[in-house]
Amino acid sequence: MTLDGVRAALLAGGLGQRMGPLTADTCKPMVPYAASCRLVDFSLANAAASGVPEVVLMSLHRETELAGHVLRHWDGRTGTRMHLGAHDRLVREHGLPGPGELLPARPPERGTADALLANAPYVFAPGARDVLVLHADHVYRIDYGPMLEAHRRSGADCTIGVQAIERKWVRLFGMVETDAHLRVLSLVEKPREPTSDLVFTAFCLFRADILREVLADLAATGPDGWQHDISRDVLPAMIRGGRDVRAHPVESYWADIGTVERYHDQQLRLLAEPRPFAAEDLPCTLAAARPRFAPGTGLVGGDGTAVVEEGATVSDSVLHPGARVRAGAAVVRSVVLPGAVVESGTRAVDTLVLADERLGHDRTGLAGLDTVRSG
Ligand SMILES: Nc1ncnc2c1ncn2[C@@H]1O[C@H](COP(=O)(O)OP(=O)(O)O[C@H]2O[C@H](CO)[C@@H](O)[C@H](O)[C@H]2O)[C@@H](O)[C@H]1O
Repeated sequence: MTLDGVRAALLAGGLGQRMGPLTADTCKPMVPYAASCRLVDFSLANAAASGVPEVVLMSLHRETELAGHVLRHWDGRTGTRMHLGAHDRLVREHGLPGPGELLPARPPERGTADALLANAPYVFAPGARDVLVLHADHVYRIDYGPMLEAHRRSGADCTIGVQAIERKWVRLFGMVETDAHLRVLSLVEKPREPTSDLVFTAFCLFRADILREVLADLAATGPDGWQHDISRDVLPAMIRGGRDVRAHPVESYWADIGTVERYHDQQLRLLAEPRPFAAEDLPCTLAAARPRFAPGTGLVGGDGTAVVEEGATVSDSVLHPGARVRAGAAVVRSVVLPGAVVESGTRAVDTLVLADERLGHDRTGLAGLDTVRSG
C-alpha cells in the first residue's frame, strides 16, 4: 500500500547538545544505534515500509554526511524518494561536495516550525494533500497507514500521535488532553504540573493546506510574536482556532532519544522481554550483516563485525560493528560504539564505550564521559 498524497517532512536539524560526546563529531541523526544503524534510520524505515512516496529531509548541521547517508541507503527504497530540500538539485546535478567542502549554509532557524517554513517550497509542492511530520531521533516501528486512514476518515485538520506514560515523566513532553472521541482539547508543552498521562509523540499528520495557512498566520505576527515551534505554536493555534485536531493512540514501543542517558537506557531496553524489535526488524545500514540477540550477552553486530575475544565477558550489552572486547575484559550493561576497544583486564559497567578511546581502565556509569575520550 502507498500513502497517496502524503509527503513526509523529517526534522533532522537539532544540534543534539544533550547527547554529550556522541555528537562531538557528527549530528544526532547519524549517531549509531542498536548495533545495526543510525538514529535517523528508524523514521526512514517506517516511512519506506508504510509506502510514503516522498520524504523531505530538513537538516541544518553536518548536512553533507547526513545527505550522503540518506541518499545511499534510503533513496528509492520501496519506491520512497528522498528530497534534500534546498540542496536537492545541487546534489543531484553535481553530487555531494568532496572532503572539506560543505553544502551552502542556510539562515539560522529558531524552532521546528521554521524548518517547515524554510522548506515550504518542497514540503508544500503540488501533490501533497497531507504532510507527515517525522523526527530523526525517534526509535519505533509503525505503519503510518492506519493513522492516515483514521485521519482521512475523521476529516481532521491534524492527527497527532499520543501515548500514555507515567505521570512523573509527562513534564518532559508535550502533554495532551482529549475528549472521549479523541478530539484534542489542549496541548501544553513541558507542563510543570501535569494533569494528564497522555503525551504527544511528535509525529503527526497535517492537512497540507491548513498547515500552510496556520504557518503563514503565525509568521505574520513577526519574528518575536511566537516561538517558531510546532508544539508550542502551530498545534495550540489550531486548537484555539477551533480546528479539528485528533489524537491517534500509539500503543507500541516508542522512544525519543534526547540525552546520553536515554541513549544508553533505551538500547538496553531493546534487550528486555517483550523485545520492542526482532533482529530482522532493525534497520540495517552500519554493516551488511544484521545484528543478533545473543542470550545473556545482548545485541551484537552481525557476523564477526563485533568481536568478543575468547575469555572476555559480555553481558546485557550492545556491541556495534567494529567493536572489540579483548580477552579478560568485562562489559556489563554497556553500549560499545563502532570501532571501540575494551582492553584486557578492564571492566565497563553501565556505560558507553566510545569509538576513539581504548578503554584501558575500569569505568562505571555515564558520568564524566566528556573527559574520558583519548582520541
Ligand atoms: N530548525 C530545525 N530544523 C530541523 N530540525 C529541527 C529544528 N529544530 C529542532 N529540530 C529537531 O526537532 C526535534 C524537536 O526537538 P525539540 O527539542 O524542539 O522538542 P522535544 O524533543 O523536547 O519535544 C518534542 O517532542 C516530544 C516527543 O518526543 C513531544 O512530546 C513535544 O511536544 C515536542 O515538542 C529534535 O529532534 C530537533 O533535533
